[in-house]
Amino acid sequence: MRIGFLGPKATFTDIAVREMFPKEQSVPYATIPDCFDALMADEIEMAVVPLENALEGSVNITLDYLVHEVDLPIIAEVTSPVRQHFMVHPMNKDLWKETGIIYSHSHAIAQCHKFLHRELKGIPCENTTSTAAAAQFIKSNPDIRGGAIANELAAKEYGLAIVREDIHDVHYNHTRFIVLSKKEIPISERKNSFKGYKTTVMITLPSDRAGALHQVLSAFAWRKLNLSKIESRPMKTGLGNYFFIIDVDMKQDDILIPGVVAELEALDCKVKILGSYPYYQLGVAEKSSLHVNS
Ligand SMILES: O=C(O)C(=O)C[C@]1(C(=O)O)C=C[C@@H](O)C=C1
Repeated sequence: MRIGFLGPKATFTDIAVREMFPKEQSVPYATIPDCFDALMADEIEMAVVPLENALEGSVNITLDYLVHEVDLPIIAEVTSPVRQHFMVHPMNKDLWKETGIIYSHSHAIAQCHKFLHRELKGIPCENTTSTAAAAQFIKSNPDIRGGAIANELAAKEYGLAIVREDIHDVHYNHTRFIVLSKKEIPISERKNSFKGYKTTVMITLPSDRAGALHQVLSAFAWRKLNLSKIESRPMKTGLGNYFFIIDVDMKQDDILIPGVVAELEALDCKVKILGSYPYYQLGVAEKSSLHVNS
């Protein structure tokens, strides 16, 4: 089976794929939309993309694609620890404090704000499509005296020197990745990291009705359904129009979730189930278990 992921090699998404699906063929794509497109075009059978970081919040491009651009169900979720390191070309190792520009994914830069403020104050940061893309760029451009924020696997893959380890602001740094597929593929690997089931529901409220959100939440509350996430995003149809993404802590059943959907539809809400899927928590930091594939 071919699994597309946000590449290049050695992104955090790649690490999640290697740990979850060690025997499958993985295919890197340069951007998150490229992963969605490849899945739609049947170039791959599954796609793995980041959805949310514990420090930085949602990856909006993933949410927006899921809701506005494609009709692809979530078939699993994987949460993985995230350790960020600062790395430079080995030629510039001793001069790293003179770094003139820092590259990384916007989420990674934001996760390391305190380190950057303390140790590389005022140095400009430039966003790349992923952390590994930043490492790859530094590898091919030693002359610009740049640095990258990325993981240990990326330092090995692209031959960079880590000059500061664990530069993320808060120790508990994890990212949630989602697995998408057109087919119902049973996820059999990593049984010991299985944590339970979730159902993700997208809800659009009827416009301008007082108490509508309260009514939506009540439909879950009186059925004693636990919600692990609620988030609003713009509908892109005009200022003030939002939809909600709600994660319910249970597998889709024949009674409770259909009951919620029917109740919300009766209240003139639009409801779409984005997936009902198992979720996994990978606990092993990249340091201990991963090696670089060439
Ligand atoms: O750039 C990567 O390595 C990714 O896999 C993307 C991503 C993200 O989108 O949040 C994933 C985990 C980290 O939080 C930083 C970046």
